[in-house]
Amino acid sequence: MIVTYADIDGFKNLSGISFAPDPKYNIIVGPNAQGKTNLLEAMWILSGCRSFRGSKEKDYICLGGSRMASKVKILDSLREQKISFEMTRSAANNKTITLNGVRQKGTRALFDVFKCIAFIPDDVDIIKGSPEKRRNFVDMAASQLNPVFVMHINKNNAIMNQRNALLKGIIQGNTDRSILDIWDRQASQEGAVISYMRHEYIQKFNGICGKLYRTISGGTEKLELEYKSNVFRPEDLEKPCGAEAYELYYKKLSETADYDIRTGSTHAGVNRDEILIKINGVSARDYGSQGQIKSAALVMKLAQAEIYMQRSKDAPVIFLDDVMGELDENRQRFVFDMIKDMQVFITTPNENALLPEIKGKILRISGGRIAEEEENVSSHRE
Ligand SMILES: Nc1ncnc2c1ncn2[C@@H]1O[C@H](COP(=O)(O)OP(=O)(O)OP(=O)(O)O)[C@@H](O)[C@H]1O
Repeated sequence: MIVTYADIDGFKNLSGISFAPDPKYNIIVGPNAQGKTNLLEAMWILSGCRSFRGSKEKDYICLGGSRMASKVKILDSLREQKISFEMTRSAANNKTITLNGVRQKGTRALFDVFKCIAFIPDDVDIIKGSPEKRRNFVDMAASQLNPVFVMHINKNNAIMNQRNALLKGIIQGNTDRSILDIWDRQASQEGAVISYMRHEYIQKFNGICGKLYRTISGGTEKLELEYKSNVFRPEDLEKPCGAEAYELYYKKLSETADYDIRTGSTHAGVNRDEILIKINGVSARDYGSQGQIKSAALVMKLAQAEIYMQRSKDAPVIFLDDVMGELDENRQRFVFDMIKDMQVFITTPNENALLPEIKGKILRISGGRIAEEEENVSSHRE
């Protein structure tokens, strides 16, 4: 899959951006704070995913501006498709999303259309950060393969919000405790499905991460991922997901219900799961060196691309935000080997820090605009 055209205006500091990307490498160059990452982000939001750097939708519109528009044409093995995301500043931040000219209710339909994977410096937080960061990573990666997964995640989050509000109501004495049971029955079905889907994805993911990490570490180190369900034992997750699994989940929620009521929040279920990441048998989060953590995060992103490639005829589009210059030559070569058949957008303040064989389009960004566009040039020039 490739982006054949991008047209962005009013997204953060970007204005009048309009270009036909190179089908291979696109190097977005400029000093700090010119809008290089904004350019990746403006395209990324058309994938249906939330901003890769956590921006809120209301902040997409340029400060002092009244509207934003981001539009791309993408070409996959079947056809060319047009996606657009426009928003005007108003009380409701009016948003219009269209796919091939047809207005969409939300971003969900885009999930299945524009597939991209972003590498950003903060990816190390997948390893170093809270369990929520790891859960979000796995959930987003699994959703890109199977959009039904997002539905279960959203439904579970909605149920959990209701449940937590109810817990507060019970302790304040204005809600009947018996209502909790109705929500727990619903939570059990969604939670069990999510646990099984996480288990399945991580099993597959673990094999690929292990293989890639062995290569990146020169065969000396071992990376392993383990899904620690808050409800199920690994052997439970080998059985089919059905009535027995729902019952186990319900039992777990019931066990913590008294404590949940006292504290006003839910302490059991998928929102308490952990994904253990181990290097050479010990927790990478607790014992990993900076280099090991960086490599592990990189490998997890590359594994995501590989799984996607195995399931689909179309390779995802790759966004590398200021990460290549940070890698030593060996790691850069490893990454480029993996993504050599994909379209890549790379941001960097210094194109000379990239491998010399990277050849494609250079876009020089200054003050949110394309100051210069050069075709078919190597990133490395004297
Ligand atoms: N809503 C907004 N409206 C206008 N400008 C914004 C908005 N949000 C962010 N910016 C501006 O965007 C610029 C940052 O852009 P971006 O993060 O893309 O920089 P960059 O070129 O990737 O820089 P670096 O190399 O430092 O990562 C800053 O000047 C910031 O003030």
